[in-house]
Amino acid sequence: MSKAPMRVAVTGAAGQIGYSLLFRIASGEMLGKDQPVILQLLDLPQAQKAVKGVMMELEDCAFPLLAGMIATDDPNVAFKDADVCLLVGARPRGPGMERADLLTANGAIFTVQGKAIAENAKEDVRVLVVGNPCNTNAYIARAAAIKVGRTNPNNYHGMLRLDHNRALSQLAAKSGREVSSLKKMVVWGNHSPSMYADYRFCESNGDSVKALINDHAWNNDVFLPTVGKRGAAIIEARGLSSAASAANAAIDHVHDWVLGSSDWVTMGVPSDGSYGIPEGVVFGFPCECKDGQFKIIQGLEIDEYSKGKIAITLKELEDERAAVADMLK
Ligand SMILES: NC(=O)C1=CN([C@@H]2O[C@H](COP(=O)(O)OP(=O)(O)OC[C@H]3O[C@@H](n4cnc5c(N)ncnc54)[C@H](O)[C@@H]3O)[C@@H](O)[C@H]2O)C=CC1
Ligand SMILES: O=C([O-])CC(=O)C(=O)O
Repeated sequence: MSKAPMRVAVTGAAGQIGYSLLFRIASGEMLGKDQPVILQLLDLPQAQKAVKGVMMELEDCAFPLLAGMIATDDPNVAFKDADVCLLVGARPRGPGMERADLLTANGAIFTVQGKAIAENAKEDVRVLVVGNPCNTNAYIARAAAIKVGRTNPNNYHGMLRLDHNRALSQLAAKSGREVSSLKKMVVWGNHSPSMYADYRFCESNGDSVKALINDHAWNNDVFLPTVGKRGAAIIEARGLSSAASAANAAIDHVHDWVLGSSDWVTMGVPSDGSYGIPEGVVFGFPCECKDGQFKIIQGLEIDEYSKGKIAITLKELEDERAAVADMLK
């Protein structure tokens, strides 16, 4: 007998990430090739016509696993009974807009959406925030959801997987090893240039990747800036921000969370105090997933250099948290 469909809500469905994401969800790449899905698409009123166009294309693919879809501009409808919510839609930074303005504009969106999720979605809903600033947007949605109760506060994540995948590709190129051979990558912190991509624990076919590369200057002066500023480099080259790679990372995050990971994966999860990160801060940690649950890898040694890097990205997140504190009272 076929499985009951899972309901996947996607916000910003008419946007460029949405266009890369929805077809892959509907083809079974996110939740499994035997898992029917119902897509619940949220976008702004002015984008409803474009969402309808995307739905027409989804229909035209005749995906066997696509068991239904709806389009709406009402978060309460979009998140109704959702098993997974992908929060992609966000307010982009406009001309002359300061970072604080961006945080406030997004705070307004993510408080509404966090509340609507907590009131409408399944109690064990899994939420992944892609829309930037994604760690703090996830923090805001989680705070709004906690006020309602019902859903699991640990299940509000921010997306660090794109940074993780970017780091793996850079390391594969530098070490000459296949990307699939690289294990135990970690990206600590915020999805921003302050993130700390840390390959000290990385292995390839039993060899230490750090020992293979053995080049601190490359790590500090080339690798970290390349991974940290990759989003800006893509905007510069394409004239548009990363979309297919961001959609791919969202698929990877949710796939591994639901179906299990075969390696460490970086997830932006609410801190439980691990590694001295204050509780509740949505922070990139090394995680493992099994039986539908994620867990932060414990006991990794943090050397002085890494402590300094982690402190910088944490400080940025704490400043973002302070900037939105009034909105969450
Ligand atoms: N975490 C990550 O690694 C990455 C995050 N991003 C972020 O993802 C977000 C989306 O990127 P794109 O799809 O390229 O943008 P886009 O501008 O092409 O699409 C955004 C869509 O969201 C919709 N939207 C805006 N506010 C909304 C709201 N309150 N509710 C529902 N829908 C709303 C817009 O109407 C639009 O259709 C951006 O914030 C971008 O910075 C992009 C790449 C990587
Ligand atoms: O800056 C953006 O909107 C895109 C982004 O997050 C990335 O590519 O990492």
